[in-house]
Amino acid sequence: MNRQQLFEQIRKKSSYLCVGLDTDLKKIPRHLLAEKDPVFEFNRQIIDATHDFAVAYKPNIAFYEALGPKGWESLQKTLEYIPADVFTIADAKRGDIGNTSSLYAQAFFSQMRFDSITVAPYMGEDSVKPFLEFAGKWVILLAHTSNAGASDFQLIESANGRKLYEEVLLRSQQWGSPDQLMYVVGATQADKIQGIRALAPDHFFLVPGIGAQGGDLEATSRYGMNKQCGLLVNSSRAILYASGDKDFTTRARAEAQQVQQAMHHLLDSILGK
Ligand SMILES: O=C(O)c1cc(=O)[nH]c(=O)n1[C@@H]1O[C@H](COP(=O)(O)O)[C@@H](O)[C@H]1O
Repeated sequence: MNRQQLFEQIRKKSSYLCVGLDTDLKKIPRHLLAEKDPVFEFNRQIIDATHDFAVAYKPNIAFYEALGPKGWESLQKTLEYIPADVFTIADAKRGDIGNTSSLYAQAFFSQMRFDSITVAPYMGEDSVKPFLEFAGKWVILLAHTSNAGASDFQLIESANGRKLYEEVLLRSQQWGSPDQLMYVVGATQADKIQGIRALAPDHFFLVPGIGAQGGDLEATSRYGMNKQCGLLVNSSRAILYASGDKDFTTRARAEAQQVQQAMHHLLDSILGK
């Protein structure tokens, strides 16, 4: 899916919601454990319940890897089940020396056919570029993350006065265009998003951290949106585990709809109808 098509989906659904598929066997409703593939069954029902309101799904690979070969199978089935007009993100946070990154890219883009993958920038250009060589695919580079530890390294200032995450944003724009490169910016970093948008005016940002991490959707949207929206805001636990019982799809749908309605108002008020 290209940038224009993504924006068209956002306009069509009046939503820039990404539902994070962080599917945890310890948290899904007990009755699903009797299924042959409880992880896929949970994801299938969550996708059915939320796809009207979501423009992206983001399976966090750790939740699948942790289950061994069965987990990879559930992931593949989930990916195949996601409707074709919804953007898919492999949240794998990969990155290694060039030849290894090429194989990670092959795994997620050729074998599994995700639209995009999250990548850590800290091994530099040659670790990121192999992911950018796949036509029509996207790299989502960690810029300023949502967690408390984000300040350990990302805020360190170099001699030129730029913080490390600012350096990542500026340098990496020489590696790939806004048609293939997005950035992760935590919703808990709403105070910095205006400055981040000034450094990367045209790129899409993947914004995790609303819901369970308490990030601010309104501020993130007001200061982070560009004229193509430019935001995919993720919520995982708040939607997936709105209920741990038989009504989990109804509750997940209601939660996703509530976020979508807030997004609808924000899109209208910031971008106009
Ligand atoms: O790359 C990510 O998606 C990510 C980056 C970041 O800075 N913070 C962050 O929480 N995430 C992911 O976003 C999801 C957030 O989940 P919830 O807090 O349950 O909504 C998890 O899958 C995290 O791994």
